[in-house]
Amino acid sequence: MALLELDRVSVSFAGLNALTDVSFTLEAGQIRAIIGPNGAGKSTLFNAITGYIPAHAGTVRFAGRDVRGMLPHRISALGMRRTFQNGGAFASMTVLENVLSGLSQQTASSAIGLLFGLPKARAAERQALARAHALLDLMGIAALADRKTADLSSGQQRIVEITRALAAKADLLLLDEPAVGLSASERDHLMRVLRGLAADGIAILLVEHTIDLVMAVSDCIAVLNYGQLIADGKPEAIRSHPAVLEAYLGKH
Ligand SMILES: Nc1ncnc2c1ncn2[C@@H]1O[C@H](COP(=O)(O)OP(=O)(O)OP(=O)(O)O)[C@@H](O)[C@H]1O
Repeated sequence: MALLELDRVSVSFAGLNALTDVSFTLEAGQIRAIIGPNGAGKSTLFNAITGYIPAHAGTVRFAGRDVRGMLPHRISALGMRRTFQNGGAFASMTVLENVLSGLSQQTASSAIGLLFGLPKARAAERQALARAHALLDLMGIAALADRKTADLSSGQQRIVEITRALAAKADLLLLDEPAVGLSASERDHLMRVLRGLAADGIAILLVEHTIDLVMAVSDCIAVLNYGQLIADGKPEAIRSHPAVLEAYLGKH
């Protein structure tokens, strides 16, 4: 069974069909990119999957559950995390604090215990710190732990945001344009990070305009145009797909 399964998902805004009958699957450990021209429906698709807007028709199944109509925080608690186009890391916090804030959903219940110095709460706090440091290591930003996030390059801030999204347990990560503003070396680092996460079994859905990155990192690519899936396949097939060349790549 696929981790994520979309079956004829449709979304309309006041009569405009932003998505029409979009279907695809994503397995654990797979990286799937969603590409398409501006206004093709990529953000709408992310929002429909994560519960930020309702899909008007079709089904969205995640980890065997129908999540259509569920609130975003409920879907997120099932292990689906996302980042946003305009970045979501807290600029005034340190990198470590950002990652801990991603964990806070899981540790909030222990806050009162912590206040009263209860041993269980202290143990939970130690665990949270250990997990945050392990994640910083995994993402290659351990040396930045105590730096203020606002002082980092935009590429480093993107990695911090992804790390924060991973802090609570994630089986599926949705990344909205993670390579925006990244230098070539930061992009290479991001690619290695994404492949590493996939190798650990995390599924990744990626909206990205940087075609080189998409081609290099994706197992499969879905192409949207005017809200419809016009192609879906491996990078090499997408690169030479006539409808894609006409609708998207041909414009570059
Ligand atoms: N809240 C909304 N109300 C009305 N129309 C919307 C809304 N959100 C998106 N749309 C429309 O739905 C269509 C798809 O937009 P969407 O933002 O999903 O495209 P996109 O592929 O993410 O574009 P971009 O690459 O520019 O981010 C567009 O025609 C857009 O104008």
